[in-house]
Amino acid sequence: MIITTVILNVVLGITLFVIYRALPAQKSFKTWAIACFSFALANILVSLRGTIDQPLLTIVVADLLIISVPLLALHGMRQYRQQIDVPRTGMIVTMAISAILLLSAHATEYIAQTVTAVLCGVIYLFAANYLRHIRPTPRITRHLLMGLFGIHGLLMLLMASSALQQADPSKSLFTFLLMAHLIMTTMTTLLFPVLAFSHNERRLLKIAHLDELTELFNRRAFFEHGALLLAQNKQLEKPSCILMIDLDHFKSINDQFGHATGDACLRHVAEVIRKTMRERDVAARIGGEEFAIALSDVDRQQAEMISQRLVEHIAAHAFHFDGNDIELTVSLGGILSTRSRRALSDLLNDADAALYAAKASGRNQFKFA
Ligand SMILES: Nc1nc2c(ncn2[C@@H]2O[C@H](COP(=O)(O)OP(=O)(O)OP(=O)(O)O)[C@@H](O)[C@H]2O)c(=O)[nH]1
Repeated sequence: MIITTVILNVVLGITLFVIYRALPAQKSFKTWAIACFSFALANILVSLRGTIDQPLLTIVVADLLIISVPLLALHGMRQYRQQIDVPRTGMIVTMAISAILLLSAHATEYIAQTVTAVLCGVIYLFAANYLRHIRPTPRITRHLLMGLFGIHGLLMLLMASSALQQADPSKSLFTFLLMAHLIMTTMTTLLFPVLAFSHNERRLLKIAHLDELTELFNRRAFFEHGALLLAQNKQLEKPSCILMIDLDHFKSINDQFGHATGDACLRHVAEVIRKTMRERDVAARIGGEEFAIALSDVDRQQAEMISQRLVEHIAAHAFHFDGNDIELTVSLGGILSTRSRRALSDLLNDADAALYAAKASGRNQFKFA
């Protein structure tokens, strides 16, 4: 069993390392690869317990390696979630405390085992809870990992209580739990490569549908999702509304404050739009400084109220960036789509004409066709 576990974990570690070489920005795969190698090495050291009399190596170092496995798994998940360099402080402090505990307990093997099992149990349960925050992960993978970490955590706590009663017949229970631990760790690491592919799939979806600067939909996605929303509302006999929003005198903002400030203004307007829309609405940046929103199930009065709120909110709050106060305003054009069968592109043309009228009337206002 131990030989199989060692071989499997070395193979998995190499696989994860290869994935990391292919996706170097994904440091989590390197961390998970190290976790696999740690687990393999820990197993080799544990198997030497009966052969060599080096408790510092076969108990303290081996158990520290075992504790490092869930810690590294957790650290990798944090790197995966945040996509930035994650501080290692928590991991280092936990390892230091574990080392102190194990150094004081290693003279009695079953106490060292209890300490290791309790620490691992707590870390696995913490990791199971942490997984709830990794939202974009495919749900099945996330739930499977949560289940594995949760069960693993409970198993380790059971193992701790079983280790404490080493003298009695529960030894067979301890062996069973040890086997379960080996299987669980290997199953968990088997799931990590799945995350690599789901991450890539997510990245491709993002590139295809989202505007990189604002993270709203891009033009293509707007036509796809907006048309769907119109069709659904038509079927349900609900009205929809198309809005077009354009920043006023944006060229002079770029000229006066620079392109980076211009980009920040676009992100700011996108954020205001995001806060204004409801879950079913579709918002996008469809051109350089042009945004479009498809509002679902609104009548003319509601659409005008939303438009007014948007225009007034942007004008009322000066935008601060890079030490400058930028007085930003937008113009907005809208068109209501009731039961007509007009295509989204037609509606967008009418909203554009209304936007042009708003610009011609002095900007910082909305007009409806
Ligand atoms: N910073 C930044 N500027 C952009 C982006 N896309 C387009 N622009 C700029 O947006 C400006 C649009 O200028 P115009 O079409 O003349 O319109 P305007 O100055 O906003 O004037 P009105 O629309 O008539 O109020 C141009 O200077 C473009 O370079 C972008 O992604 N980032």
